[in-house]
Amino acid sequence: MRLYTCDAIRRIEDLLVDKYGFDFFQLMDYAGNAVAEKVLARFPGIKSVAVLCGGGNNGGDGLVAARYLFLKDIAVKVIAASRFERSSLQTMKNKTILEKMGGTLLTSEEIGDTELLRLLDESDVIIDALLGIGATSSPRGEYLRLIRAVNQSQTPVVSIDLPSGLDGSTGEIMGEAVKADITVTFWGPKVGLYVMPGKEHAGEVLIANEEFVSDRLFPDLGEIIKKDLHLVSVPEIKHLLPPVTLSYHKGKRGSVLIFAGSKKYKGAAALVALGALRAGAGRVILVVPEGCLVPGVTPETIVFEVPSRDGTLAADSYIRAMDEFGDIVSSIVIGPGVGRTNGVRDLVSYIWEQSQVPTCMDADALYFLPEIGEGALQRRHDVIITPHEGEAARLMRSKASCVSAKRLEFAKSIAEKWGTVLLKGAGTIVDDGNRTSVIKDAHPCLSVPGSGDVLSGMIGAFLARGLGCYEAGLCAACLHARAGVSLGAIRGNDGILAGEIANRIPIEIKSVSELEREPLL
Ligand SMILES: NC(=O)C1=CN([C@@H]2O[C@H](COP(=O)(O)OP(=O)(O)OC[C@H]3O[C@@H](n4cnc5c(N)ncnc54)[C@H](O)[C@@H]3O)[C@@H](O)[C@H]2O)[C@H](O)CC1
Ligand SMILES: [K+]
Repeated sequence: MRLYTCDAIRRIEDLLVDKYGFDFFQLMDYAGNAVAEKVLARFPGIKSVAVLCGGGNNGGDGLVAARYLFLKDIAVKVIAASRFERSSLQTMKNKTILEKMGGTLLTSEEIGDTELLRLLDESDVIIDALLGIGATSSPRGEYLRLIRAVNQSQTPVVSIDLPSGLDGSTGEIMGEAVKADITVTFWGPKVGLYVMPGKEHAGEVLIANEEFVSDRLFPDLGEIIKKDLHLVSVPEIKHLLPPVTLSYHKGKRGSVLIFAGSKKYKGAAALVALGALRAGAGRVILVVPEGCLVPGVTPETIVFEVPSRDGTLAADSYIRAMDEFGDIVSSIVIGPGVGRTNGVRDLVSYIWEQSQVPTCMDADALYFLPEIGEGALQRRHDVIITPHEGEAARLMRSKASCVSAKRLEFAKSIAEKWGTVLLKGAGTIVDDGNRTSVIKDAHPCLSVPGSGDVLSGMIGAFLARGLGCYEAGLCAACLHARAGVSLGAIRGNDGILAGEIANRIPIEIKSVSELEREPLL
């Protein structure tokens, strides 16, 4: 599904006016009406609503929503952050209509903090119409005071278009932002509602008036919006998953060579292997240091022990493994549990520089990339790296908090420097330097030990099955997230085991293949 930046949305609105003759008053009416409808549908039986309006057109949408709710006999109080002195004609007109109808319009400046909180707490729903796509800097003044009050109140919050204070094009928070339960957005999915931290602030996203932005009305839609920015959920990966037929044998499914585990971290290797097997790899070969027998490894895994150096793998592990299995290896996974010894550094360096096989680098392997790459780094087109925010920060010599705040930007920079990147975390981002996808599904139950090891094994399997790095990352991240959603729905947020995530993958693959075919990315 295409994702929209705020610029694209503005162009679409301008085109609706220029090409089809809508006026902005009509568009605002569509928007506000849709919000009122969604609020009524989601919160049936509500008696009172507080609508917080800014002075821009987002505030105008709020005034329209207020009017439609008022007409349904709901007690509506508009609390305005601005006196509408510099508002657009359509916002002014909607303010006048509501006033003439007898609606209650208060100005926030005239309401003290205690009274403000009381008004919000006494309402059944808060509608946040302070700032939308027009906000360009951190909220200040009354806007900031109202955002803080909304976040302090226990009343459910519905944000119009965007949670106020959120950058709709990036998911970044401009200082502070409303934490909504529901966001009703217009025309199409905006990037910032799906990228963390915006994703968490947006709550559930409902898209209104999406039917206006069709290829039928806008044959040149591809020119208007960035074609390389996608929201990916299971329907979109259906066409990517490699088909399996009766004539298949394990050789056709490809062979994954995994470098994982150490004396200290043995279990990681077993989980990578399990992830690879569950994602449909034909052969899974696990290269581990001697004496580091992997507990719980499934018997379907081929275990290849190599001499240990300081309880970890060494550079010659690669040569030994390739001597034995080189003619069948179709992908490599390196990193989970390997440790951070000199031997591992040499191994990672060797694979980065010498290997010709599509490779997934994860965990400790990423620790060494900055120094390996120092000076003569060649970006690799057949490598996918899978950092969490802390590892991403190290790669870019930054802080994890900076990566968390600007996930899209960091993912792009890493992809441009190293190769395809999969930036872990809710709203996982996959970027190959040219294309960016955000994974729609996410679930808190996925944040458990070993979850990432399973993911890297899955990526190894999809690479082995012939997918490119970007496509393998998309399929693995999407199915992994989907497994989390399925498990979480039954078992809740806590205590899911990484192995259970892996074991869920075949069912998720089956459910994808049974879906109706969706348009290609
Ligand atoms: N184009 C249309 O007719 C439609 C727009 N829709 C809605 O309108 C908003 C975008 O409206 P816009 O007027 O461009 O901007 P905002 O309302 O988001 O904000 C501008 C407003 O806020 C003040 N302001 C900006 N930044 C700050 C800040 N950091 N602190 C305090 N105040 C700030 C600024 O002075 C302006 O007054 C869009 O999201 C839709 O909700 C409808 O969809 C219908 C068609
Ligand atoms: K808003």
